[in-house]
Amino acid sequence: MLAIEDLRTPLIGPVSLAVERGQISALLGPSGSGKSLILRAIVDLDPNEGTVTLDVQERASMPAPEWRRRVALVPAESGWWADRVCDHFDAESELAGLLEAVELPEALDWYVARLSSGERHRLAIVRALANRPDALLLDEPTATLDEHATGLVEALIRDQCERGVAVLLVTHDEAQPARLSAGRHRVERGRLVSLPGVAL
Ligand SMILES: Nc1ncnc2c1ncn2[C@@H]1O[C@H](COP(=O)(O)OP(=O)(O)OP(=O)(O)O)[C@@H](O)[C@H]1O
Repeated sequence: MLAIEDLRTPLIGPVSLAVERGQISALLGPSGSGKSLILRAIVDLDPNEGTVTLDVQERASMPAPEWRRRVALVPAESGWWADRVCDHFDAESELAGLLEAVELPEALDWYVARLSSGERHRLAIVRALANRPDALLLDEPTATLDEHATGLVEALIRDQCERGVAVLLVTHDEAQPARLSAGRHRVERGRLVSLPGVAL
């Protein structure tokens, strides 16, 4: 379980929520309400207070790189630092299945500069999954994708869920949580507010 208790920064919180392994939770809410900042605080990219725990292990007990491998964030805009796609992966990574799943089996040989925004985003998700995280934080994972590619990414998210990964995603697509059988939380002014019929 990914458990977040009293997470706060100067701009968000306190935020508390828990995502069981094998479950998906979605953060919805207006632009600028703090959804991305919540994901960034969970992986400790911005100074924050509060307790974040994966299963029984507290974030504070782990070196940051190890925490960010186990709790992987795919931001809305991915960063690429080398010319070719393959330079962003460990040579030993088992990628064939993941690349097939996003219908980009040849992409390792491509130059990053030629990628479309949707290809870039699908490959950023593959990059996070290649490290076999225990929890996956996805910031608008399908915002740049057409209907077909959205279906591919949603299938990949469901597959991760079936493998026992805890998934927390941000979306503006109000129908997406239902397609993913995900729990829903609404963010307003940096805090979670209750949705009708949904307990916080
Ligand atoms: N480093 C920063 N310094 C000051 N304000 C910031 C900083 N980063 C983000 N903000 C502000 O915090 C608020 C929340 O930002 P955040 O990116 O979390 O919104 P969001 O809910 O993800 O929005 P969207 O749906 O548009 O992506 C915004 O008003 C943003 O301008």
